[in-house]
Amino acid sequence: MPECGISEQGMTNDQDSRVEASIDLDFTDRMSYGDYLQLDTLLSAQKPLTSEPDEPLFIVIHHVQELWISLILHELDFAMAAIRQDRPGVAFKALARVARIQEQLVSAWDVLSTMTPSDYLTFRAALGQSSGFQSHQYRMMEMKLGAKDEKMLAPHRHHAEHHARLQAAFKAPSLYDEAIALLARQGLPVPDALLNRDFSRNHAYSEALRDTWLTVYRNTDRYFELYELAEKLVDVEDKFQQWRFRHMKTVQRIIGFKQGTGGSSGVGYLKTALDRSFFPELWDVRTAL
Ligand code: HEM
Ligand SMILES: N[C@@H](CC(=O)c1ccccc1NC=O)C(=O)O
Repeated sequence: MPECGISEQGMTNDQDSRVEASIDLDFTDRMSYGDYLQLDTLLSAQKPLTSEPDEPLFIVIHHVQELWISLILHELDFAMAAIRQDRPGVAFKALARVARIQEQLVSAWDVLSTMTPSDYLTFRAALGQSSGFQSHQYRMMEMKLGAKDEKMLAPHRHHAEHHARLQAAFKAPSLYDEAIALLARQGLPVPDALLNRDFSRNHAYSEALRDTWLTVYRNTDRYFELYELAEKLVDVEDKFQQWRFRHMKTVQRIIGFKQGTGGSSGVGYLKTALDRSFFPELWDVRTAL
């Protein structure tokens, strides 16, 4: 007899049936699983435009990724606030969680790559000119990590609320800006130009900052929290680049070098993003050590 109480014939045994009988399974006047999770709303968002067999996969993969990204944004906000309050230890848990979520995002590409070029072409035309360019959550995530490109706000002009939120993040300090300010508050040398800068611009590589991180990495006992923070940032960027790489490769295997529905060159455009680093000094410090 298996331990779960289900007999080989699929029936519950007598003792377990008595336990089951004591559970009230009528949820008429109580909150249920589906009520709490708003499952009807969530699942009603799966609306394929064609009856092609692979369109549901395409929709679910995007929904799953958007859901995970929404949690990443929440965790990034929490981590940035903790760093601002001089509590890097509190930020570690959130950043470790971000990196674990990113692993889910990266492995989701394995599911999508079961879709062949011919499968995708059966419904690609139905997507019109829509594309990942218009993912406001993805763009928000990039901005919080420090990728500031004003042109990328344009696809969101049609939605005033998203546009306003993205514009605010565009002008605000990034996660890396918060970490740099923390270095300075902890008495380490940081050029003033990095602290009092126009945050709507990308962070520019600074040799002086690289040297400050070098001090942290050479004195890990003294600067343990800053060192831990730096390694968490490297984890997040590493996983982000893995996502970009898997996206680019999945796109190449599905549509080759066709132009994107969003108007870009497609794979060529996605490759350019692979050269952009959020935290360049943290990568360079490895060579300098
Ligand atoms: C068949 C699958 C996919 C194809 C062929 C594809 C193709 C492309 C292409 C060609 C672009 C460049 C923009 C354009 O001109 O359209 C792009 C951008 C983008 N895609 Fe996908 N994509 C796929 C799946 C996904 C999935 C599952 C996600 C997850 C949410 C996603 C998110 C994005 C994002 C966020 C961008 C903007 C990237 C940036 O600006 O750096 N894509 N995609
Ligand atoms: N850019 C893709 C279309 C695409 O992937 C897409 C279309 C609508 C909603 C989400 C999409 N995914 C990410 O780019 C293409 O060129 O085929």
